[in-house]
Order: sequence, then C-alpha cells, then structure tokens
Amino acid sequence: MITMEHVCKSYKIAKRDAGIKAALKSLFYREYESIHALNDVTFTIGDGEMVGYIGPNGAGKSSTIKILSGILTPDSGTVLVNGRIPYKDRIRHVRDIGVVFGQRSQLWWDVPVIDSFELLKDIYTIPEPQYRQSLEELTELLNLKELLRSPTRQLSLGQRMRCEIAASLLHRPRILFLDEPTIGLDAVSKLAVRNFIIRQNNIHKTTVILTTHDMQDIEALASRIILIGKGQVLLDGTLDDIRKGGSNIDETVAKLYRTYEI
Ligand SMILES: Nc1ncnc2c1ncn2[C@@H]1O[C@H](COP(=O)(O)OP(=O)(O)OP(=O)(O)O)[C@@H](O)[C@H]1O
Repeated sequence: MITMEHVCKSYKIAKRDAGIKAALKSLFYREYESIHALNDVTFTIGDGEMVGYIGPNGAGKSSTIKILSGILTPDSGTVLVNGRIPYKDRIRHVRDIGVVFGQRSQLWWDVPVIDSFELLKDIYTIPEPQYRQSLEELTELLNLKELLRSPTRQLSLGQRMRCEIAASLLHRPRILFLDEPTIGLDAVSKLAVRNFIIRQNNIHKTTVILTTHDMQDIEALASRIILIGKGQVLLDGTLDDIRKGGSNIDETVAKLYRTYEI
C-alpha cells in the first residue's frame, strides 16, 4: 500500500541574470527563488493496482516518483510505502521497489548486461536460486538471450529498455515505478514492454505506477489515472471517467489540461 498525505516539495534555485556582470555579482550575492513542485498531494494506491500518473511537463510527476522511491525528502506531509517512510528507511525500502527511469540507465555502460545483473544481485543480496529463477523468467519473457553478453552501450534503445526493466525486477519488488518506460521505442518494442508489464502484474500482482506522456501506454496499462498539474492532484478516477470527455484519449487528455489550465 502506498499513501501520500498532504505532501509538499519545493526546490530552491539561484536566480541570475545573463551576462558577465551578473555572473560576477552572483559570486558575492545570490538571490534564490522557490519552485513549488508538489503542493499538498494526497493519494492512496492499493497492492496490485496499475496506476497511470499523468500530467503536462513540469507537473510534478518525477518529483513524486523520487519521493516514493526514497531519492527525495518532502518538505512536509506523510509518505508511507508498505508501512515504511521511503527516505528514512532507504536500504530496506529499495528491496521492495523497482524503478525504471526511461531517460536514465541503471546498467553499467561499458560492461556486458549480465555483469550488471550480477552486480545488482550482490547489491540486493538476492539468494542464488532466486536470482537464477528471476533471470531465467525475465530472459524468456523479455527476449534477452541475445543481449546479455553485450555491453549496454552497444544496445539499441528498445533493447536497453528491456534490459532496464529486467534489472529493476531481478529482486522481485512488490512495487514497480516506471517513469516514461516507452519513450522513444518503436511500435513493436512498445507492445513488448506493455505486454510484459501486464503479465508481471497478473502473475506477481506487482503494483505498477506509470508516468508517461504516451496515452496509448495509459490505455493499455492503467485502470486508474491520477492527473497532476502544477503540483496538485486534479483528478483521480478510472479511464472510463476520463473518457467521458470524448473517445480519443489524446484529445480527451488535452481537453482536461485545457480545462484545468495546466
Ligand atoms: N532538481 C531540481 N531543481 C530545481 N527545480 C526542479 C528540480 N527538479 C524538478 N524541478 C522543477 O519542479 C517542477 C516539477 O518537476 P518534475 O520533474 O517533477 O515534473 P514532471 O511532471 O516529471 O515533468 P516532465 O513531464 O517534464 O518530466 C518543475 O517546475 C521543475 O522545473
């Protein structure tokens, strides 16, 4: 179970005008401004749910995922993931979660994928039999056999993404955070990734929280949608609730963004 209650998070950033004069001035005097990324965010996600967490650029999606995965500490509010406070109990928390950031890699760039997997096995202290079983299952379902001996840098985006997803699941986490997992993938790779996530949820009852701008991902994967804009939850409902605005999901969501002026 995941609960976020009245969570706020701001970033403090230094303000600086352009030019050398401003650069010199900033050495002695700095002005700061606060960006309110999350502003009183509250939601609960039950075990085994697949939730699409959507919103326009800068809405606060990644900040939420970072707080839920223990990377960031909120300024205020309560966060509990399987009874733990993620940013206070990070070591035990990471055993329960898998995280895939579509735009970043958790695999070591220059070593064969299988070596990254072995390192993750040691980091998570996965018992050998469980590791072998997970590896076998993931290799088969994600069609990784031909990829495991290649260094990550030699893989195409779609191949790498399949390996990233496998890497995030080797330790059999109960919760999977996917931040734009199909970004830049071709149609075939997108389908493969989507089908795999659905199977993972069916077989292992993995809770999936998915952020994406790809509404076809949402249609395929999420039965529930949380819409966030300007750091606030604006809507929490089913795909059907959202569809009431029209039949084409992209148009419906664009209309929602316009309605909420986000
Ligand atoms: N490290 C940071 N320092 C300063 N501001 C940040 C930082 N990370 C995010 N922000 C700001 O916080 C707000 C929310 O950002 P966040 O990355 O959570 O949005 P997002 O919904 O994931 O956006 P996108 O869809 O573009 O990835 C934005 O205004 C962003 O500029």
